[in-house]
Amino acid sequence: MDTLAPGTLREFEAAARARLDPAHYDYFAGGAGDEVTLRANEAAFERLTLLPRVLRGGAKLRTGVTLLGCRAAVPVLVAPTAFHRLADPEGERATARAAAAAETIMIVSMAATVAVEDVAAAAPGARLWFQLYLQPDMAFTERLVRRAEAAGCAALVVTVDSPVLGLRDRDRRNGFLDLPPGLYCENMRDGGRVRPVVLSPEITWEHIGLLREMTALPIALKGVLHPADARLALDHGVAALLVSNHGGRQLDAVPAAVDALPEIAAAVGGAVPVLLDGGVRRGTDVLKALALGADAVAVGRPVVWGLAAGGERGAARVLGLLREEIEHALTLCGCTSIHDLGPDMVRVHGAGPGTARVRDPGPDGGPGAAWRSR
Ligand SMILES: Cc1cc2nc3c(=O)[nH]c(=O)nc-3n(C[C@H](O)[C@H](O)[C@H](O)COP(=O)(O)O)c2cc1C
Ligand SMILES: CC(C)CC(=O)C(=O)O
Repeated sequence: MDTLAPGTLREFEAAARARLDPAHYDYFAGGAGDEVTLRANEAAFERLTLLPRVLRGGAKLRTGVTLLGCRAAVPVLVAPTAFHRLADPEGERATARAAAAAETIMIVSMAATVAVEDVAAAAPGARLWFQLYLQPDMAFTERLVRRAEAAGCAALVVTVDSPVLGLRDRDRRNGFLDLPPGLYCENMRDGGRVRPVVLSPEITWEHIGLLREMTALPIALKGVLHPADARLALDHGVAALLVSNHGGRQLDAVPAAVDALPEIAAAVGGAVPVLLDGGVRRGTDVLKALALGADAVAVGRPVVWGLAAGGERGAARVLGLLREEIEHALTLCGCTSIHDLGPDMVRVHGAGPGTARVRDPGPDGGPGAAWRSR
């Protein structure tokens, strides 16, 4: 990164795009089907407005949050994303160091290209959670859980929105079906071979029960959109929920994550922490999600863009930018703490003329060029 380094998350995407193999860029950027949900995640934040309070004083800001016993200095976690070595040779090691520098939690993907033990070793002091696709072979799932525990992961995040893979048209067109030679899902090594990641429609609530018996780690469910499932999760002893549509990569046509949030938060009623991911690109988006009931958010693609644009420093800068933007927006909202935010401070505003942001499909993609307002 140089003096013209990206100064916004969107500029990071443009910088990453210029560096990445186009098929890999598409894998990271793309969504399922017609990408309606992918676009909706960001558009929904734009339709929400913040109603600031004034004259409330207070200069010292409090942005920290404790989730499942882990302290994060900012209410922004690193969402689990696969294949970081496609973006940077250090891969998930670099991401973990960036998360540690930002004093936040990284959710390590089961489909990481660096083994969870090596991720932990590369970033002493990092706060790691481990994301799991429950494998139908529960004996193998248990071996994975033991590895995550031994590596120091403090929670398991079970992704439940993927009984099969979403229809990823970009990947199909690009013929991107597998990792290039030399890169592997290192957490899937087992007895001298690398197992494929199995996404199984046969997983049920019973498996969540089995997992709870298997481990003392708190279990979060990622990808819950229906309030009835939020209530079932509580019945099954789940310790946190992550409202997510997988960044628009699984079932297209589901609601934007932030639009699904209020109903889930109401169903949970404060019983467990509620997190959200999908479309968070600005500090103001974080404030909107917190005001609507999230305890914290997670970011997926922006961290990958940081990694691709500038390795560990790039990923750290993305997290640092979000922190600066959160602090700035909190101050402008008349808040000294993220806990001062509430639903009274958010309004839904129709996306009328002059407010919509459109993606520039042009090939130049220089920083700042990829997004423009009209
Ligand atoms: C390239 C990529 C890979 C992903 N891999 C995983 C994964 O391995 N496990 C998982 O639970 N979610 C995965 N996700 C979903 C993210 O955890 C998260 O839900 C999503 O990226 C949030 O949306 P955002 O990218 O707009 O922040 C992936 C997302 C992307 C973009
Ligand atoms: C290996 C994949 C299943 C990772 C993933 O969740 C994704 O690409 O969205």
